[in-house]
Amino acid sequence: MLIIGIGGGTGSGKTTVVEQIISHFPDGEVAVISQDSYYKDLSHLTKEERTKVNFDHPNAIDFPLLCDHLRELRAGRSVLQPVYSFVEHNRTNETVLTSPTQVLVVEGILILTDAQIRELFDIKAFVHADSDERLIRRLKRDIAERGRDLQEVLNRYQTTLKPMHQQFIEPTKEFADIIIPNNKYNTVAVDIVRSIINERLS
Ligand SMILES: Nc1ncnc2c1ncn2[C@@H]1O[C@H](COP(=O)(O)OP(=O)(O)O)[C@@H](O)[C@H]1O
Ligand SMILES: Nc1ccn([C@@H]2O[C@H](COP(=O)(O)O)[C@@H](O)[C@H]2O)c(=O)n1
Repeated sequence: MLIIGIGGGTGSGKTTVVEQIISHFPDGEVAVISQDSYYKDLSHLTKEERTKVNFDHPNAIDFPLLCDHLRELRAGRSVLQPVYSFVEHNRTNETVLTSPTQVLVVEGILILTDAQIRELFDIKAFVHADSDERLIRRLKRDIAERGRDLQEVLNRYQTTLKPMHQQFIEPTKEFADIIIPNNKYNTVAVDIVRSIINERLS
């Protein structure tokens, strides 16, 4: 199994780039795991308390569970991946059966911050987009898809997203084997990553 870790700030286009990378692989040969599925279970907090949590700090992620699942998949065993709700700010009671595949892509803002997780990656990439572009994309997406309003996104951006990006996410660029520029759609960079994957698989 080849495991590819893809980091980068919120709105940089990680999910979009991953979809482009895997689009040419046959179904069943590739699986994607999002770090978002591994936000810690916050059932002990009220919904109001959960809205105040800093979701851009590494402590918000259940890295031991993610690490365990990646090791299980690498060993050829299936795992039950948690399912996350951005509306409830919490893990749901559902899980998704994820089976080992030839290629596994793991993406998330903080995915390159954890040394044990980094060691499991055969290839590490960082998707870069400028902060103004990321904020615009995040605003549009969170209002359209994650049940947020303008005020909430802007407030979260100023209080947590921006400082956490500078402190934890941007520095992980140094761990990347390849940086994918994504201020605009970049088919060349996506093709390069695809050929690296094909080369490693052959
Ligand atoms: N290169 C791009 N140019 C314009 N919009 C983009 C680009 N890449 C992604 N987007 C859009 O920006 C939003 C956030 O992208 P997404 O892939 O979800 O980012 P991330 O997973 O890094 O948070 C989505 O609505 C997506 O369609
Ligand atoms: N309940 C939550 C949990 C996380 N977030 C934000 O999601 C961002 C990470 O997801 P991307 O798809 O954008 O990479 C992160 O910046 C968190 O602030 C949230 O808004 N609510």
